[in-house]
Amino acid sequence: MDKQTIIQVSSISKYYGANKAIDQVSFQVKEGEIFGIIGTNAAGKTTLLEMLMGLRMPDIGNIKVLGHDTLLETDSLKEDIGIHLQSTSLIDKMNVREAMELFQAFYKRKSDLECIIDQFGLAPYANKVVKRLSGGWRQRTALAIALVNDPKIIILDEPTTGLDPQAKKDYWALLRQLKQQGKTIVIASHDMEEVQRNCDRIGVLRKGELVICGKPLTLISELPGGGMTMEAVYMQYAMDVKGVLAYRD
Ligand SMILES: Nc1ncnc2c1ncn2[C@@H]1O[C@H](COP(=O)(O)OP(=O)(O)OP(=O)(O)O)[C@@H](O)[C@H]1O
Repeated sequence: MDKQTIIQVSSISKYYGANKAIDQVSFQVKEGEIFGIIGTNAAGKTTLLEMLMGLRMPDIGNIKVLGHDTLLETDSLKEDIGIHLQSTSLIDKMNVREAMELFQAFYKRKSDLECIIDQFGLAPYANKVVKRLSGGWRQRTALAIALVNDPKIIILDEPTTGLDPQAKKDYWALLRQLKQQGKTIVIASHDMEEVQRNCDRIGVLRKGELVICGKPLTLISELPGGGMTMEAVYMQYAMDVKGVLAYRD
């Protein structure tokens, strides 16, 4: 594992009974990258992210996050990772500041909550009940909660699904700011345009296999038969057609 590698995934597989949800996946994420994961429904994105977070364990293979083996060192892993809840129902009845304080209580390392509230433009909403906020502000609150332990890595599972175009743009602007502050971000998304524009590298999952991985423009320019967009990359590799097994670093 070289110095820049912050996440090292080595030949992991995960079964749910007889269903192989993740099939011998290997890749690395470098410090400060935004790494995107795309794939159809049921391709295994959530399962993979949950394993990166230490919430599920691979049946085969191993994952190292900041040098810690997720199987053996779950506690130190939790301190370094910011988790974005897919549903905010747990915090719906609290106000924004209360929800941030509640989650912060679980961690040893603590961020300055007022700084996050300021950076995220949440000040006017800090005393409002999360349930009453628009979808965009609820997702912003979920992202703010992911930062309460000043994590090095933030793992996000389709956070912009269902947001309107402006809210999506604003959300990605925040992610770019976090990248500039040195955070590493791993994000699953169904929006090809946003991953093409914002991710440093992208991995494509198909039926649990990592079919290809590389920089968006490299993946596009190396498409067999040509293509101009991430959409075409998705059609080539994520769909259930015969693809090419390849890894572009
Ligand atoms: N807790 C679980 N128990 C049993 N099977 C599961 C469980 N979670 C996921 N699966 C199965 O594992 C496979 C991968 O699911 P997963 O949710 O990881 O995919 P996904 O790419 O995140 O899908 P989506 O885009 O719909 O969220 C699917 O076949 C799914 O039915």
